[in-house]
Amino acid sequence: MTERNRIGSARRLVVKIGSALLTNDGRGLDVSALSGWVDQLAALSRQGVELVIVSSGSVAVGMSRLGWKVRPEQLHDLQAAAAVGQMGLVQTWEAQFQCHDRHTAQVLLTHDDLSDRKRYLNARSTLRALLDVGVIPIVNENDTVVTDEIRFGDNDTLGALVANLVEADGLIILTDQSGLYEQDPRQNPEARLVTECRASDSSLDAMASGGSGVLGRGGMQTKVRAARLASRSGAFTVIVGGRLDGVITRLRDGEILGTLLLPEQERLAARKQWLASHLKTKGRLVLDEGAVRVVRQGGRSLLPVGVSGVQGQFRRGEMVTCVGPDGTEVARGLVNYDAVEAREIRGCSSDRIADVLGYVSDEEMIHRDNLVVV
Ligand SMILES: Nc1ncnc2c1ncn2[C@@H]1O[C@H](COP(=O)(O)OP(=O)(O)O)[C@@H](O)[C@H]1O
Ligand SMILES: N[C@@H](CCC(=O)OP(=O)(O)O)C(=O)O
Repeated sequence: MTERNRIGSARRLVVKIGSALLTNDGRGLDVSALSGWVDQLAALSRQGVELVIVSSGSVAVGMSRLGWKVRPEQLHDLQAAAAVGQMGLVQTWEAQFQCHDRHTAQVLLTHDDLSDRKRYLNARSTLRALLDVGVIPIVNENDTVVTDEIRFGDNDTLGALVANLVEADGLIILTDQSGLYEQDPRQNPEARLVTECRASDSSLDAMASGGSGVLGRGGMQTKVRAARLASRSGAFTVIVGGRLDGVITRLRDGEILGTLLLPEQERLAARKQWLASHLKTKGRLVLDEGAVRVVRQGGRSLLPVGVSGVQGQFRRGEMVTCVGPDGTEVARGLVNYDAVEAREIRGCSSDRIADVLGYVSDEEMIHRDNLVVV
């Protein structure tokens, strides 16, 4: 598989769209551009690709609605503009996706939501629940409540954190340039486009050192940083020109557009490492000797039949510790059943789950992709 095929085979994508693009360089919300992206995104959604959109533009749209020509400096003015603009943004996303019979949901996040463990897990469960029912979340920073210190400062970072949160395969950043150039193309129109690179490559920092456009906040620096953050959960990042005709569809078809920034590690390994370090464990599953052997060998799922005890409280999707009969930790993983269900099906063969619970969510207690041997 060539690296570009990753884009076509991705099943879950976060798409981040910057202010300059969404507002046609500040002239007000560009409904026709937005409808062009929605046509392409709705087609992906029909193919079963799960999508989260991180949409900037609340401040820029608000400024244009209020007739403000210059970005205000005062925080409360910025927040007022954001409150006005966010209405226009979500109304437009909703109306455009409705033309394709797709539901959207507004999700506003702050830095606190992602650094506080409980809120992090809540945001994660909500986004997963929305994706499970085929809704397309439209995410932005909650600009009206954040203060200077806790602002993400830019939606590139937010896009990467959301990619981590939903464990996306990739992050697509649509911007006003065709991708990352070796130098800021506004300063050097001869600069060459970087088509592919490891996100960790330190030479990217010097290339991205130019500032941002008038409306954007991060420039390329925050996009490179976002690619590095996204790569921690194994996601690739594409930085690409949002004004290119049919850009998302063409990327999916394998056309070499924009800049592809790749994670260092294979997705599964990176994701497992990230899971182990980011999610606090909630409860414990006690495994019998046979299950301990199977799990230690690696590459196998944990089935309910190998679980002899369930300790503590946890919900489906949370991280639990797996211990052997003597209490030694063997592995950690995201459990497919909550604690009450797990108690009922422990020791059962998978074909009996339906008899015991009346339904089957999954055959495994923990799927091998979600199991990290320690
Ligand atoms: N090496 C580079 N390659 C491409 N663009 C760069 C580079 N360095 C700085 N830039 C600037 O970054 C801008 C895009 O960032 P930004 O204005 O924050 O956009 P967005 O609103 O899409 O986040 C470009 O318009 C460009 O002037
Ligand atoms: N939350 C802000 C984000 C601003 C921002 O990051 O803009 P950009 O650099 O264009 O993605 C807004 O919606 O205006």
